[in-house]
Amino acid sequence: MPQHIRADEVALRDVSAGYPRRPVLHQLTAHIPQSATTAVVGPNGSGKSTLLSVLAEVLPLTSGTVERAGTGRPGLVVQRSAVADTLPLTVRDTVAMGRWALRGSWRRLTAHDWSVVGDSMERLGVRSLAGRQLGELSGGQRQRVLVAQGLAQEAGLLLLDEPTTGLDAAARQGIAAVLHEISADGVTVVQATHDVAAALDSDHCLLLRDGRLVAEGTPADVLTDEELKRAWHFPQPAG
Ligand SMILES: Nc1ncnc2c1ncn2[C@@H]1O[C@H](COP(=O)(O)OP(=O)(O)OP(=O)(O)O)[C@@H](O)[C@H]1O
Repeated sequence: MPQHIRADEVALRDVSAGYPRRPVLHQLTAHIPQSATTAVVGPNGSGKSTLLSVLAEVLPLTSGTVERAGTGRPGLVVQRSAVADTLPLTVRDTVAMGRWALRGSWRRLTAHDWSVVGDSMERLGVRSLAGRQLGELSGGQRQRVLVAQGLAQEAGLLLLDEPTTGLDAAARQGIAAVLHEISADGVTVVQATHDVAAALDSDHCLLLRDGRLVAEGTPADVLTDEELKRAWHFPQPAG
């Protein structure tokens, strides 16, 4: 690993990736800063979730390189729609699944694991919901539980797919505040989002279009009216 890559800083060079007979990312070169929040923005189908899968090391590259000095599996928090409402899981079980990712689901969780689960629920304000079924929560509560599950993984690189989509401003700000707190603690946070307000609140921003990087930098520099129009092919409100 090159010396200049810091722990959980990520450098993508000429990355191409996709699915069988469906190339999605094309020669993408980008930088994800360590201990900061990065928003990945772009229209539907531009490749945001595919990029998260590449960063999560669950989708192989067809060419290019991804360099990350950090060890341990990246943490991945998927969209809430991917979690079946019918599963008989409590909030505590759901957050504890973040520890199984580390221990293996056949191992008993230790007192330390349960303490991390409790802290993660506390941080997202869902500890009082610990015994409730996931399927009976509101959308905003469920999103917070899933972010708590990501936190419980104690990963140096935390990847979140649309963590604030569909949430009201207060819930969105609550999640944004936690993401900033954990990045200040040293976690590198990447979120794919359609939420321009959430993206503007990030430290760094990647704008994708048709699987290519069209802009990278501070959100204020990247999310200009001109870039948004270019990415979406038509005028887009930036508020
Ligand atoms: N498992 C898959 N198999 C085949 N093609 C896929 C798969 N997942 C996504 N795609 C395709 O890859 C392209 C990029 O999808 P991706 O989900 O990465 O985009 P996105 O920017 O996250 O979109 P959205 O904003 O709608 O969530 C799309 O054309 C999509 O149809």
